Amino acid sequence: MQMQVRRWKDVSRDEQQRFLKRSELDISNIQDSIQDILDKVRADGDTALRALTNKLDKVDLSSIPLRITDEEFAAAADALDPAVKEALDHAFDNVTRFHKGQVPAADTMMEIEPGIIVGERHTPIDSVGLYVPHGRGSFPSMVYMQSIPAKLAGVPRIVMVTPPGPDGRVDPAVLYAAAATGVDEVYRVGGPHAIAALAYGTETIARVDKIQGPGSMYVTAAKRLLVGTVDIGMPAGPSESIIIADRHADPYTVALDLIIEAEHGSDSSAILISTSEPVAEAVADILPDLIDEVEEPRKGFLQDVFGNYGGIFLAGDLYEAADIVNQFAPEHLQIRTSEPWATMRLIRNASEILLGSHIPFSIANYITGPNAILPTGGNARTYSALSVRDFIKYSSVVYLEPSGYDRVAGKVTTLADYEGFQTHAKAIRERNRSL
Ligand SMILES: NC(=O)c1ccc[n+]([C@@H]2O[C@H](COP(=O)([O-])OP(=O)(O)OC[C@H]3O[C@@H](n4cnc5c(N)ncnc54)[C@H](O)[C@@H]3O)[C@@H](O)[C@H]2O)c1
Ligand SMILES: N[C@H](CO)Cc1c[nH]c[nH+]1
Ligand SMILES: [Zn+2]
Repeated sequence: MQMQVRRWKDVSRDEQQRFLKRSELDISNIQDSIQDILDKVRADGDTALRALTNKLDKVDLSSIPLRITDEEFAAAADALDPAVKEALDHAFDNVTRFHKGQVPAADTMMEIEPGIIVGERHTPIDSVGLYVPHGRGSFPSMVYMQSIPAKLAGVPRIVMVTPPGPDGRVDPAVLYAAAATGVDEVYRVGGPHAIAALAYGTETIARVDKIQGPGSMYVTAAKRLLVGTVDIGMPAGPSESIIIADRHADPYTVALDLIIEAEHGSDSSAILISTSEPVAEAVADILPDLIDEVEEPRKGFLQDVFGNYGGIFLAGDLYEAADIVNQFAPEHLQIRTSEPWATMRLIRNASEILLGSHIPFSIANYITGPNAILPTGGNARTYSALSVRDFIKYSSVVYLEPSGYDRVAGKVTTLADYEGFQTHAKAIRERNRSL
């Protein structure tokens, strides 16, 4: 396949919009079929989960329990390659240490004026459902990226759902990660039907208060349709990446990194923005051979991405490059310029910013500590990487001494009278009479 290098400013407005929207465009086309799936699970519970798993995952669960048993957890730990266990344990360690820094200190309280004590009390969400994808990849990393912050937040009930493999089993590394990091319940069901089960509850799966986790466009569409029924958490859809490269960047490693996130699926996007024509052209020359070396089905995904939501663009300078990034608000951003820390100051919208030439997206995906579950589809404009904060909520707390009451009571009757709220004012006037 031939790669084209184009100046971003020469790309038509319509085409720019297509790149900026990426696979968000596809999600809107599947809403009706996903609503149908949600309705079936709501009406028929476990029976619908089994039928839909049969239809969409081609797995017969008629004689297999939906919940993973203790024996399966034990067998998974025994079966797992020690090198994989060691790599996972290394990742758990960094991810735990990074996320410990996000655990709020003791509740904050202050005397905002004499006799008035105010503050915030934080409490964990009672129950959360973690979605761990399994379709175009197996994702033990997506277990610990969710379970570690949930556990650190103190969530009492952590539920996980994930699609079963063809024999009905769940990937052993996924089960090892779940057991090691404190997941309480694991169910072998995935896709939009699993999201519906977490939202509505079934005979086997009790509903949860909040759903987290990344997923395909089917999972993303299901979550969106359930707004109002359950908290759907941070929007983490199909993976996407941008690399900014100047004339100092090494084209070979830029090309290697550019295809990393594209191998997740045809709905991913991968974009290079370079201020150097020679670097951009060299990457364009290298890419076709690199793509050719990849095995199917991922080769097909890469070809689709670079024919669809991926590309190589030239920017006049780093300001224009940063402007394109800020409009796109990518999930992953890598900065390959001579002064990456300075270039970073131009960036406002990116879920994750990787600096320099030694941090391919894959390293941050697994092991450095910060969370790899990240807002996609332009949501980096307002959302942040998954964190302990996503599993906590805050209650405001107020305590008044009599002296504090006396300081503000009159002001409040004035404001309540002005707004026309009679009982608001009466509670104070009557209290004053009886005190
Ligand atoms: N944003 C992030 O932080 C992040 C992190 C990791 C992965 N991801 C993304 O998550 C996604 C994972 O996707 P995946 O496919 O591997 O796993 P998935 O589990 O999200 O989706 C596969 C499931 O979808 C269901 N499904 C398949 N075809 C369907 C159809 N036609 N209608 C309804 N349901 C259907 C099936 O149940 C299947 O098990 C990728 O796009 C990846 O890029 C994002
Ligand atoms: N790139 C994904 C987030 O978009 C995370 C991941 C896990 N495994 C491989 N990649
Ligand atoms: Zn990845």
